[in-house]
Amino acid sequence: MPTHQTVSAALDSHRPPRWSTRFSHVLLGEDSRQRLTLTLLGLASLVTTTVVLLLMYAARIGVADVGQVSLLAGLFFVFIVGFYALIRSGENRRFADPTLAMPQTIIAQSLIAASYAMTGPVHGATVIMLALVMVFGMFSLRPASVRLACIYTVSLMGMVMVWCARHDPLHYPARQEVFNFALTAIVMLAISQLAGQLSAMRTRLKTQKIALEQALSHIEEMAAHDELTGLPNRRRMMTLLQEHATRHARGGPRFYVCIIDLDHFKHINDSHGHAAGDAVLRAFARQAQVVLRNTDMIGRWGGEEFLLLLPETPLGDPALGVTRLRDSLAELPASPSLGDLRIRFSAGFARYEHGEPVDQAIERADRALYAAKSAGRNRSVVL
Ligand SMILES: Nc1nc2c(ncn2[C@@H]2O[C@H](COP(=O)(O)OP(=O)(O)OP(=O)(O)O)[C@@H](O)[C@H]2O)c(=O)[nH]1
Repeated sequence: MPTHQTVSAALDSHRPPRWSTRFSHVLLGEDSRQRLTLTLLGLASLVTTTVVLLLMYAARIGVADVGQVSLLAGLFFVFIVGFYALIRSGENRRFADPTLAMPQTIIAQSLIAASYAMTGPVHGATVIMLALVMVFGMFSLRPASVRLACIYTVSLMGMVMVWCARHDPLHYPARQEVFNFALTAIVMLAISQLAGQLSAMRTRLKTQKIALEQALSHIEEMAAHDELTGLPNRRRMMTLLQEHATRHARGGPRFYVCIIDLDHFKHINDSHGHAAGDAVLRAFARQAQVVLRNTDMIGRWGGEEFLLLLPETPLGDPALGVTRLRDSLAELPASPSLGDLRIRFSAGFARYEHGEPVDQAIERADRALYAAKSAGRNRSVVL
């Protein structure tokens, strides 16, 4: 019975996307990496807007020249729109670092430094913006690049502060500038340090992710394979059978199901021990993989039983490969410790009939196997 969640999930998938989703797709595109890059640019534009507001305030109270403020606001606008166009058009992918984090950081810091010189009594607020830009950069830049950007910021701000203290000591008193410079340097130093730690954390997470992926693929391998023989296990064979049945229902090739059972295997176990029995199972699996066609799939069905999935061939006789396997095993000692003991087996074949459940074909193959055993073993029967 469908649950509430499955019904609502099915309804959701048929519902047209909400306007906000559509808008975000138009604005940021579909590619998740590009969306992330644009989101960071969006945050940078927030910083930019704040700085422009500060500039406008400085112009309004008469400490900044309106023309210069307009020019700087225009440059901020060109900076944001230019980078947006570069990223949204995909042109950023041509660069070694498609996030363009370094040029964005350098340009943003330069424009903020210029704003610092123009905002007179409210210039202190721009120092916070410098720190914010570096924090955004920290998520995309390597630690060395963060250090470089911090050195650039501190040097640039040092020069701007000296220039301001000389040309406008009223709004930029030397003592306050020394304090601002020390504050900028300390913040940049702290950000450099944090960037290193963040990068180490990212590397650790990446290593853990790779280890988890490897563990998962190992678990998947274990869940689909038989430990003793290395062949696909019953569950995997069942999946393959279902897949072939579905493919056949859609016009794919017909196939045969064959169940193989080693003859008198209990006797091998009883007279040579369980380990010898295991060695025989492994030898059989190895030889089957060597002799059968690549398109024939064999798996361990359980105990001393194996299941084969054989796509139908124009030759007609589905037992050809199995006969080849029987002949090769007759030539080959089962195991060095078992003298000249040979592996013998009985096999039952059933042709998969269009539209029937795979269990039905397996049941017929089982009956054919029973017939092969009853007829004296070491033979194949096709039903
Ligand atoms: N060594 C070993 N033995 C197994 C394993 N799985 C099942 N067996 C043994 O396989 C034997 C199967 O015995 P039976 O079902 O009587 O079949 P059989 O002796 O081959 O007789 P027929 O099939 O009639 O020829 C049992 O003794 C099981 O214990 C395994 O993984 N390793």
